[in-house]
Amino acid sequence: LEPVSVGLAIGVVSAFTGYLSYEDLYCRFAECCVAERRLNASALKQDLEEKLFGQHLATEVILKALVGFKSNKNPKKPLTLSLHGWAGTGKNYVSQIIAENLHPRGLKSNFVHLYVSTLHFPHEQKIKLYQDQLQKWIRGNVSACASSVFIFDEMDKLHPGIIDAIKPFLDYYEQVDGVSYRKAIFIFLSNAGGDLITRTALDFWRAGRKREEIQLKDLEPVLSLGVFNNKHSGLWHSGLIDRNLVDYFIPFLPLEYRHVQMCVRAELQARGVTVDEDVVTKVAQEMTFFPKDEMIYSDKGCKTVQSRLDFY
Ligand SMILES: Nc1ncnc2c1ncn2[C@@H]1O[C@H](COP(=O)(O)OP(=O)(O)OP(=O)(O)O)[C@@H](O)[C@H]1O
Repeated sequence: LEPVSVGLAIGVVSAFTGYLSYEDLYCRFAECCVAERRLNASALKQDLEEKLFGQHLATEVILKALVGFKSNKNPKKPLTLSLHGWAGTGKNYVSQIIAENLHPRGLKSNFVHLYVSTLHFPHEQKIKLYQDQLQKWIRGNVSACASSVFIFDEMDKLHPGIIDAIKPFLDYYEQVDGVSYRKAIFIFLSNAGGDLITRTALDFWRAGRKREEIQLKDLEPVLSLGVFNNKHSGLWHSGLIDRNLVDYFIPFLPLEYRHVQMCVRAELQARGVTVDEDVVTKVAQEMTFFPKDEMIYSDKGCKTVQSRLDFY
C-alpha cells in the first residue's frame, strides 16, 4: 500500500474512532508483523480437517507441532517441519493452509517466503552465490519479522551445500550476528520417501487394514531408510539430521479414488458451481491409478484435477 493513502486513511478513521492507536490503525491497512499473534488452534484444526483429504497423520502432527510451538513464549530453536510424500498429495497445499493461519495474507504475505529449488537455485556452479544470497534473505526477513515462515519446495533437488547455508539458522543458538531465529518456521517439502510411504500404505491395504490405522511408528523406519540414508533426499549428509534440527518428519499418504473425488467436489465448490456427481466421476476416472493390478492410488494425487475440470 502506498504510504500517503495509508496515512490519509488512518487520519480519517482516527477522526471517527478517536481511540485506536496509530499502530492499530496502520495494521488495518498495511500488513504488520505481529510477533505475539496467537495461533487460532481451532481454526487451524478445522481447516486441516475440512480441506486436507486423506492425510490423518499430517493433520495430527502439523496441528500438534504448530500449537505447541506457537504457545511457547521462548522456543529454543525455530520450528522445522519436513513434509514427505508422493506428488499431488497436499504438501504445498498444506503449507498454504499453515501460512494463512500464521499470517492472514498467506503465501502473499511479506512474511512468508517460498523457495523452489529448480527455480531459485538451478545452477550447481553458482552454489556459493546462492548460499550468500539465501543467508542474506533469511537474515533480512527474520530481522524484519521474527515469525517469518520459509518454505523450501523440492527439497530433494536442493544441493546439500544450500541446506548447509541455512543450517546455522535452524540451530539452538540464541542469536546469530545479533538476530534471533527462534520464532521463525521452516517447512521443507520433498518427494523423498514417497515411494516407501506408498509401499507401507499398500501393505496395509493388502492386509485388509484401514488407511487410518497407519501410525507414525509404522512409517518412521521407512522414512529413516528412504530419507536419512538416501543420497538423493537432499537432507542426506546435510547435518540437519545428525544435529536433530528437523523437529517433525511428516508423511503424506498416496491418494485413493475417493480422495480424488473429494478434490473434484472441493474444486467445484471453490468455483461456485453446483457439484455435479457425473462430472466428479468423469474427472476422477480420467486420472491414472497404480499399482497396475489393483489401481488404488492416483499417480498424480489431486494435482491435475483443476486443469481437467476446465474441460467440463
Ligand atoms: N490431500 C489433499 N486434500 C485436498 N486437496 C489436495 C490434496 N492433495 C492435493 N490437493 C489438491 O491438489 C493440488 C496440488 O497438490 P499439491 O501442490 O499440494 O501437491 P504436492 O504434494 O505439493 O505435490 P508435489 O510433490 O508434486 O509438489 C492442491 O492445490 C490441492 O488443490
